[in-house]
Amino acid sequence: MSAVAVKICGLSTGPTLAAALDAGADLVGFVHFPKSPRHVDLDTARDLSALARGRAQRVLLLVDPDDALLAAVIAATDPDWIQLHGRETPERVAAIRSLAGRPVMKALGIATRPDLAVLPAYAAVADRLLLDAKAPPGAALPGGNGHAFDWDLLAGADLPDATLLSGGLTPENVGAALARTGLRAVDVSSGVESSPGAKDPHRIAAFVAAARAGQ
Ligand SMILES: O=C(O)c1ccccc1NCC(=O)[C@H](O)[C@H](O)COP(=O)(O)O
Repeated sequence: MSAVAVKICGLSTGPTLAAALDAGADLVGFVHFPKSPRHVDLDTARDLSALARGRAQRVLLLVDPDDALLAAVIAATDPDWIQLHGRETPERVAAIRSLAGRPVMKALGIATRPDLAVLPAYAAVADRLLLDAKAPPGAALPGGNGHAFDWDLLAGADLPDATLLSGGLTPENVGAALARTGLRAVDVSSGVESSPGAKDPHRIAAFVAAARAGQ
């Protein structure tokens, strides 16, 4: 059985990035979205990306980026992955992947079983899918809200290899989430924070350990 892959998202400082790397995170995510409490400007993203190079896969998270923003982010940070967390269509995901010249992870919001209907169209164009809780109506952020979706919605679904489970995960529930879904990759943000945007090194270490404990 493959090892559980862990992505810690929304890292915004050197010490908390170091905590994720030291804990053995496979992927580290940097959010470039000014409305987010985890937003990092391009200078900070460049520095953090350089610190993580060669130690974990670096993921730059964008929301409905235009071509100019995409080019600027890539020039500054040279990420291993682009994560798209907006309303990008499959066609736009394919175009961004081509422009970026690197793999793309597409986040999809899940609240009910019909939300799974779009998966094949996105799986055809993205290198990896990330299943997150759908943001509540009126939410300021499309992700990073600390809400879980009903994992049992995934029962019997034909999910691509390496699909990440996300949304409301914590050190306390990640073991159950993996067992219930059968997925082998997880992503977390709020669940390893002490307050919005403030990552807690102890919870990061606890999350990575808990995700790997059952394997
Ligand atoms: O984290 C953010 O602030 C954010 C802002 C805008 C778009 C996406 C964002 N986060 C996306 C992530 O990958 C989170 O890790 C994912 O939504 C899970 O978040 P959480 O439920 O808080 O663990």
